[in-house]
Amino acid sequence: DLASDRAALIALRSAVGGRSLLWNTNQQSPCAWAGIQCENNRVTTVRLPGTGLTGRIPVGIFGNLTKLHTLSFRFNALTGPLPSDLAACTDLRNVYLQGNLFSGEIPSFLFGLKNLVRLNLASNKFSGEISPSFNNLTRLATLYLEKNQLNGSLPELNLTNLVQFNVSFNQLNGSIPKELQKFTTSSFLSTSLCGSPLSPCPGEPTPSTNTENNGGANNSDNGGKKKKKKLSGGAIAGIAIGSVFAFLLILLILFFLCGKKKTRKTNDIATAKQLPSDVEIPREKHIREGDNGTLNSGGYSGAATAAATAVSASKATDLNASTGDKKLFFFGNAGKVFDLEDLLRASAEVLGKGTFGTAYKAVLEVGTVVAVKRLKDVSISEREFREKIDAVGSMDHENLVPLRAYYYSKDEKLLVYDYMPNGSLSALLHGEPFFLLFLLFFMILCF
Ligand SMILES: Nc1ncnc2c1ncn2[C@@H]1O[C@H](COP(=O)(O)OP(=O)(O)OP(=O)(O)O)[C@@H](O)[C@H]1O
Repeated sequence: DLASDRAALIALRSAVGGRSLLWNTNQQSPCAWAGIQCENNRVTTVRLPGTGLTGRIPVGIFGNLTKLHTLSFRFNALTGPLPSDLAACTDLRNVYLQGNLFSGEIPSFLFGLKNLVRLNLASNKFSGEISPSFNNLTRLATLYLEKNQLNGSLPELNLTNLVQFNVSFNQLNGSIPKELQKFTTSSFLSTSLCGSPLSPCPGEPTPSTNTENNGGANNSDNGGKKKKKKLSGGAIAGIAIGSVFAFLLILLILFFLCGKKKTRKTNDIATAKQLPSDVEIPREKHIREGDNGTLNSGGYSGAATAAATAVSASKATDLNASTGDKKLFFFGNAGKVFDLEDLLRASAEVLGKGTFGTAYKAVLEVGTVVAVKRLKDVSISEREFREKIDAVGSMDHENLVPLRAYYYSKDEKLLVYDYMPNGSLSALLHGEPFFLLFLLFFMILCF
């Protein structure tokens, strides 16, 4: 119970702690002492890193700390073998003992602590061989044994969870078992180990010795392989010609893509012009259409805009519904400088698509240019829409494009802004991404 945990900790302090552990022993519970944590009224964590602990841990302490799951004594000056009653702490998951002076063999009772996930015994004076019984610790993910005096060979370790492993700076020899070859050279530094990832063991075949052997048997083969190491003039010429062809191919693809981009733009306008078709629109009045009803090639100049089409569609719907008050609403003192009819007669082009709809440039007959944003998928009540748009419209700041007017009907919501002629900030900042990609690709190809 907690009382015996407390007694064990006090015994620990008097054995190795000296004056460095300033625990308030007037407190009945040890749970608030520095480095101690409890769960369910038992001590589960003892973390005393770099606290100047010295000497040997006697037997009779850890036998009481039976609910311990984390023990950290790293970077102290503890000596001697690990106390055998540590075997009673079967809940131990994390053991950090690196940076001490522990000595003797790695005790076999450790292999009974089946819950161990992290075991760090690095930078001590452990000696003897690394036992294959480490295989009992099936949950082990970290095993650090570097900087000890371990000798012998490495056992085969089939620990599937093992992701951190280091046995550097020991007197180990022999070949690295297959299961441990997944670790990098930094796990095996300063040992006499051999085999992957280190250099091959004596007598082990290597790719280069293979070649030599074959070469011995067949000198002309060997000569052929040597030739492959240097690029011949023909190969260089081939690569150069290939590069030129690749360059031309990329140019072709670029032209194709640019062409497609243009077509898409025209298509957008055309599609937009055909948008709301469920109402009768007096298109012949505003839209120049081909005999078969499609948009004339030649685009948008002189044709009614997509926005205007939308407006006219909505207008028609609304007028049909006899609401009578559907019109453009203007903000501020600018007053009503044009009306819906003017917008209907304007020519237009698509500026771009945003999250809330498509923006069009509309040139009115009197020469006024506006940007019309046709909102999509906005299903809010007219009152709510007017409230929100009134708030936007009343904003006045040099960095905000002024909202001049809006149009609301059930199916169409249009916002009319001043047209900003300097293009898109994004395009100015980033330029044509295709060109940059192409340049990058070409450079890679050249190198
Ligand atoms: N008042 C305007 N004057 C000139 N061009 C405009 C104007 N408003 C929008 N544009 C152009 O139309 C494009 C689409 O604009 P829109 O406001 O619909 O979306 P966005 O702001 O680019 O994107 P998002 O709505 O996702 O933030 C813009 O990238 C811009 O190039």
